[in-house]
Amino acid sequence: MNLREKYDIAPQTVITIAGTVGVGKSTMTKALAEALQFRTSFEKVDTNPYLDKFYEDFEKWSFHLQVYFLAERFKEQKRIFEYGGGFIQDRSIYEDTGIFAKMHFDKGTMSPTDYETYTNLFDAMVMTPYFPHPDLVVYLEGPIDDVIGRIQERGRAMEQQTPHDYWIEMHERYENWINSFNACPVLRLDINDYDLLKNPDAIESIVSRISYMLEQTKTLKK
Ligand SMILES: Nc1ncnc2c1ncn2[C@@H]1O[C@H](COP(=O)(O)OP(=O)(O)O)[C@@H](O)[C@H]1O
Ligand SMILES: Nc1ncnc2c1ncn2[C@H]1C[C@H](O)[C@@H](COP(=O)(O)O)O1
Repeated sequence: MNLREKYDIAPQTVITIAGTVGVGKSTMTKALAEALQFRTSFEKVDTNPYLDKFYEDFEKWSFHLQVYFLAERFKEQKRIFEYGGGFIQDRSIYEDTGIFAKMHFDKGTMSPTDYETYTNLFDAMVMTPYFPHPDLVVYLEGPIDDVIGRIQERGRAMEQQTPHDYWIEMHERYENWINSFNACPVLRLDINDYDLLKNPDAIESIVSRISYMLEQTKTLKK
């Protein structure tokens, strides 16, 4: 019996892992998908044609990158829908607009016209009754020093060259964003409460908390 059956999690469940860059979303996505025997939906970083350019020149490439991410995530959303769920998704579409696009607009590295075009596109595609929200967002959080340590350990060149202030501001924005997020239920996990690399068995207690949260949501909906 796998953990999905043991904890009675429906096979069509969609769980999205959210959190700032480097916090451990991809690691969690892999571990949860393996434990629940679900499919994965990852952000494609290596094949993204704008990401390196964006880190070199935010002003020039912000709009292109946001439109690219929006299209990619929308395609993934369609794939998840076509399979009828049973997915762990690495990062939500809500973070693109609520964190990244907004941060670059506020900092002046995305122009007001580009931001308006982007948010109109986002609203037309996502903020409709036809867009399926995940059953649960698992939000990973932890101290900024640990997060920066992980970004350094992972060693993506474009992220190493980015000033720490960028990650510090993003970390603050994430805290505010998650406190007002209400598109679906949220399970918050502190990254210092588990270590999937040293102790892969820690995934079972996380699955147990996910199951409890999904059960609570079902009860509330009745
Ligand atoms: N529990 C953990 N303890 C220590 N390091 C971790 C843990 N989980 C992930 N990492 C490391 O942190 C870095 C970023 O993790 P990753 O899953 O790629 O984050 P994200 O997808 O959120 O950007 C990677 O080097 C990964 O191996
Ligand atoms: N919407 C986005 N805008 C700008 N940058 C983004 C967006 N989504 C992801 N990114 C960047 C941040 C990281 O450098 C990589 C991958 O994110 P990660 O949190 O490591 O999975 O893409």
